[in-house]
Amino acid sequence: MNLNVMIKPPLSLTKLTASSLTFHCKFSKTNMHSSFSARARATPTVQNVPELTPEEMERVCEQTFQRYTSVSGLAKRKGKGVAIVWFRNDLRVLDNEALFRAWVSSEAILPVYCVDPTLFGTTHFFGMPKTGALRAQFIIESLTDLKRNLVKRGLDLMIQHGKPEEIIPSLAKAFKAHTVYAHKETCSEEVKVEKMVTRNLLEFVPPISGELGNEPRSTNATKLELIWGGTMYHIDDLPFDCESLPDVYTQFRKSVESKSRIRNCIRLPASLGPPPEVGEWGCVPQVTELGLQSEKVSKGMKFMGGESAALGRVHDYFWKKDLLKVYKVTRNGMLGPDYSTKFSPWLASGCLSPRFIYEEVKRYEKERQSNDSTYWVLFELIWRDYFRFLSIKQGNLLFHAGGPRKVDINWSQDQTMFDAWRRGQTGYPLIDANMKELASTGFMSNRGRQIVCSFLVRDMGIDWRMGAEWFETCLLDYDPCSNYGNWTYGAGVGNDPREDRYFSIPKQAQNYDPEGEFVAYWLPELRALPREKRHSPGMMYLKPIVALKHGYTKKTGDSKMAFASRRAKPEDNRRKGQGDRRTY
Ligand SMILES: Cc1cc2nc3c(=O)[nH]c(=O)nc-3n(C[C@H](O)[C@H](O)[C@H](O)COP(=O)(O)OP(=O)(O)OC[C@H]3O[C@@H](n4cnc5c(N)ncnc54)[C@H](O)[C@@H]3O)c2cc1C
Ligand SMILES: Nc1ncnc2c1ncn2[C@@H]1O[C@H](COP(=O)(O)OP(=O)(O)OP(=O)(O)O)[C@@H](O)[C@H]1O
Repeated sequence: MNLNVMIKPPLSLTKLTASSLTFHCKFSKTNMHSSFSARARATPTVQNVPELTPEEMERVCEQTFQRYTSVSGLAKRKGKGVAIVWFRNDLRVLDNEALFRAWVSSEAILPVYCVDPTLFGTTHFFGMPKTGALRAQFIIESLTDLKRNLVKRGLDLMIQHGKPEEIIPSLAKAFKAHTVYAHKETCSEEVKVEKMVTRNLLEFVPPISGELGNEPRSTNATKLELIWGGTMYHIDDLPFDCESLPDVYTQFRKSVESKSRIRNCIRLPASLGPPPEVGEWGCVPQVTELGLQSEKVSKGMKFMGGESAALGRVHDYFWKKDLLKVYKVTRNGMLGPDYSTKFSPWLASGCLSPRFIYEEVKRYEKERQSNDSTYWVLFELIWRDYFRFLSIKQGNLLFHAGGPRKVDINWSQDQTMFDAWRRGQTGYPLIDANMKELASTGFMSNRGRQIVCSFLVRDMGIDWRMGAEWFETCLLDYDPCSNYGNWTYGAGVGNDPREDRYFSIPKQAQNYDPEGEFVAYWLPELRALPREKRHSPGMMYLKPIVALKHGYTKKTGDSKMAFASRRAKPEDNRRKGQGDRRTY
């Protein structure tokens, strides 16, 4: 059933972008967790990610490309004619198999990116902006960088505005391309586009002179070759078909770790040219050309889009700051660039290959040290792979209210409550600070994402898809598989059959922001309070919008964290048939 007909997109949502939101809103458990960036604590200014000068970034990028340039003789170009590379979420040169296959099979490559208006429309159920201004800006920077890196290799990037299913076939016809190479996607919106491109390529077959009429037209058609390339483990190397993917992550992980191996990165020759003769390559668009208002990050992390920045961040985090060796103890932090890798925005747009990260981890283990932390980055990347493969198994159930398990929960779609969550005005500093960070920077820590997800679905009882769609709008690292996969887990409708993951705000605050530095950073009005009061500010802050479903657990033990004093009436969370509850 298509719920679109039942739920009208609320007007306020269709109009509200992250920028207007910022405007409207103006009114470790261990020591490692609290030892977040001293700079972030001291100055509410912008922190660039990566924190490298342009010269350093250029140098790192060149050195990395040199290491990954194929030695002569390894790869031979033996094709004829023109091949098109249709760039999608693979905005990189390094370890790009589509680019490599196009080079091998042709005399000239035409690299193309389509600025697809569908990506700047609205989300499926609740009509929120599908791509917010900050992610649009990140993509624009990524395209600028890709163009530059292709030019360095004797090519260029053609940028066309319109639907790929129209542009790609007409370019194939104009350039008489024999093949279009692109990376395979897995969710239905993207797969639909792949099917339309294939169909339209068939329709554009020029008539063959003397054709008898009974020859299959497809013999002459440009082929669309879809290549798998976004995961660490290649789909063809899995020890099972995606349809029989284990329902439990640990089983998946143990199985691939013991039975599959990770392929080497693809090495490309130094020069990929020449391109075919092109009259007009087209320009990288401005945010405003995409129907969005330009937004500037004025506080928190500012991520720079593009492959060069991605390689720069790997260098910065692994080699310059030497943080890989402590990743496992810092990864649950919330403030500043350095508690975790921050690779996700570049992974989601394909500026960074997970196989390259794997090879860098192995190099680090050889040259510096190998420990639980170095392994744990790979452990997390296997989660990412898992959600990608699960999206094939689950299909559109991933996006449905009942999720893959088809759980029947009568969710609320209360707009006022949802707006309070989205704007960071719930009265709970930990929620509000995280939501403000998301709207202002396009990023939120994994810890924060789990907490705000639990609060929305379990304390507010709101439809998890509203939260997932708001994340879809705002996140720089938005990826349908990881986003909807994690939300279905958080909402208790995912594969994870046994657990009802409730995140207790007092407990999370105490464990992950014990000094209240994170909340004071995003809610400066709390900084004047004593540290132990910042998570329970009382009258000087907004009144909590709902009572917590399971307020306070004995284990956290501090009566100063009591939230109950001014809270609203307990919310009927409308949940039926939950599994075991675990409080985090
Ligand atoms: C409700 C919710 C929504 C999320 N939506 C997205 C999303 O749209 N896109 C996205 O990339 N991640 C998503 N995540 C996963 C995770 O929060 C981010 O990948 C992580 O915070 C990115 O920061 P990092 O690169 O510093 O991660 P690190 O801790 O440094 O981890 C390294 C890499 O491992 C992968 N990874 C880590 N945790 C997860 C995870 N739980 N699921 C999948 N991959 C993971 C990411 O690629 C990440 O870059 C979501 C998590 C939750 C709870
Ligand atoms: N990449 C993506 N990002 C966000 N949502 C996606 C993506 N790919 C698919 N979806 C969502 O998948 C869902 C598909 O909805 P649904 O299962 O109702 O399918 P349909 O094609 O609309 O109709 P039906 O399958 O019932 O014929 C929609 O919510 C759609 O937006």
